Amino acid sequence: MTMIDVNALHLAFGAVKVLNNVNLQVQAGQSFGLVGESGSGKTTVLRCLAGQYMHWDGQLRIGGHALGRKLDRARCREVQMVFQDPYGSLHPRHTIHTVLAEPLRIHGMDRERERVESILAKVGLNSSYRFRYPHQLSGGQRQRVAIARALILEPRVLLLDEPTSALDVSVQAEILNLLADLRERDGLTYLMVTHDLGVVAHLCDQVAVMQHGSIVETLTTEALCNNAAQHAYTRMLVDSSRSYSRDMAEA
Ligand SMILES: Nc1ncnc2c1ncn2[C@@H]1O[C@H](COP(=O)(O)OP(=O)(O)OP(=O)(O)O)[C@@H](O)[C@H]1O
Repeated sequence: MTMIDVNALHLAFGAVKVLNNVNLQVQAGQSFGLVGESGSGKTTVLRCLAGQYMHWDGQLRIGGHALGRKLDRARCREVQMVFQDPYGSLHPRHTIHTVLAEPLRIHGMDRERERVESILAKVGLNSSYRFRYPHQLSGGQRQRVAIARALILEPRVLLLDEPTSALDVSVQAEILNLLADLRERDGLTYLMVTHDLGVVAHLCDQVAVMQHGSIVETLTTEALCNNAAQHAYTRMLVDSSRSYSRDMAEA
């Protein structure tokens, strides 16, 4: 079953075309990576799906339902986004309990304390974290809270915008493993923006490569890792990532 269907998506800001005929399909339970140079439009695709822009053209579907341009409650229950910077995305004067309970209140969901404790456990934090503030957490713990907040309404789809790039290298793998476990346990579908082909290799089944607002190539992660990319730009990305890893190993 196709869970995310982006069909002929176009978006411009004034005269500047940011997305030009973007097409991608993600099957239920799959993890799909979006890579490409800075400014190529990756985050903008996620923002259209998350309901943050209203002036796009094309068709967007989640779980077979066509998305309107306005964000409604039904979409929040179906799709949530996790941002790159967990500190910026958590209110500094709200406790973790308040952060996690807010969506439940908005959506009139019961058993607040039980749901908050259970989602914290799911992301590997014990219930004492409910009473802490974001500045009392490490970067990795903050990102766990951001993931918990995205999951508390039990969506089927997570849109992940560089979910580990603001984190210390030592905790990046922890968060990637957590995301992999959550997907497997709950059958979640991921669409993930990253600039890191290592992250793609670790977490994604398929990957689309964007350049100048369009997808230039879609391929399986296996093909990417086996050097089977066709498009010159994809090959360049793979080569530069390999030489970067080599330089790091030699340094
Ligand atoms: N609200 C906006 N108004 C005008 N231009 C915008 C707006 N949001 C994004 N853009 C432009 O759209 C283009 C695509 O941005 P986007 O953030 O999607 O790129 P990206 O591929 O995610 O890049 P990065 O990897 O650096 O995050 C950029 O040129 C950006 O300047």
